[in-house]
Amino acid sequence: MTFHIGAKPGEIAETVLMPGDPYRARWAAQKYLENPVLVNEVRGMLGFTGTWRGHRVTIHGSGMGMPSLSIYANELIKDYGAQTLIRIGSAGALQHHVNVRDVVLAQAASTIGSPSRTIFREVNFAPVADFGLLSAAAKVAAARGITTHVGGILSSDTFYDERPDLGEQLQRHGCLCVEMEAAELYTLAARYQRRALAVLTISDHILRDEALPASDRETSFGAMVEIALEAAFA
Ligand SMILES: O=P(O)(O)O[C@H]1O[C@H](CO)[C@@H](O)[C@H]1O
Ligand SMILES: O=c1cc[nH]c(=O)[nH]1
Repeated sequence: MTFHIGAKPGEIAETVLMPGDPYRARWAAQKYLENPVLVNEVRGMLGFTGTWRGHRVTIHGSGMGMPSLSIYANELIKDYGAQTLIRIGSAGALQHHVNVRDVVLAQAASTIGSPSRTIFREVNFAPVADFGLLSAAAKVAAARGITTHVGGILSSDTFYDERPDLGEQLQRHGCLCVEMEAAELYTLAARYQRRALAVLTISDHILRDEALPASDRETSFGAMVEIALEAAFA
């Protein structure tokens, strides 16, 4: 047990999928894992461990935002020995050619505000995905015919943005979408020599008035879960 995770030693798998939404964790565990067992529910942050095609997998919520993800990812890595961490999240599209329900594989994640930001002082550290996971995920998505974009994203520390100019500048520089966790996940993975990737489904459009309801964000993003699982064990 750790400060925020009630799992006993050995109850967390080396491969962990991390949605922000704990109910998406429950849905994905029930849909994709064999014999999913609830291993954490401290503060309502649900985590399940089961098997997928014979491989042990944990699906554990991260909560919203980098401070929350940082707590869970730190404990999963340092206390439970997680080796491969794949975020399965929703995101808002920042480009016209990126559409609702498309999948984005986050090659790099720009941010102005991760919890790790201060340790780098004057350096602008570039948080990047594990190349093996990224290339495996791209191959899986292509083989399945899933509309997928690979590139840079923005990990924002706010959902209600008072700086629309930031999104505009990132859009000018080809940034595909905005979410709120990947940059810190990539930075922690770099620090502890783990593998990390963010596989995202577009849930809404920043440039157009389009958005999916919460029920869809909770239970209809199966393609990204399948990409994450296949890439983890490729
Ligand atoms: O759907 P999840 O994985 O939570 O991801 C996105 O949704 C939340 C905001 O609504 C933030 O956590 C953002 O990153
Ligand atoms: O952070 C997020 C996540 C989904 N959609 C957004 O617009 N922002």
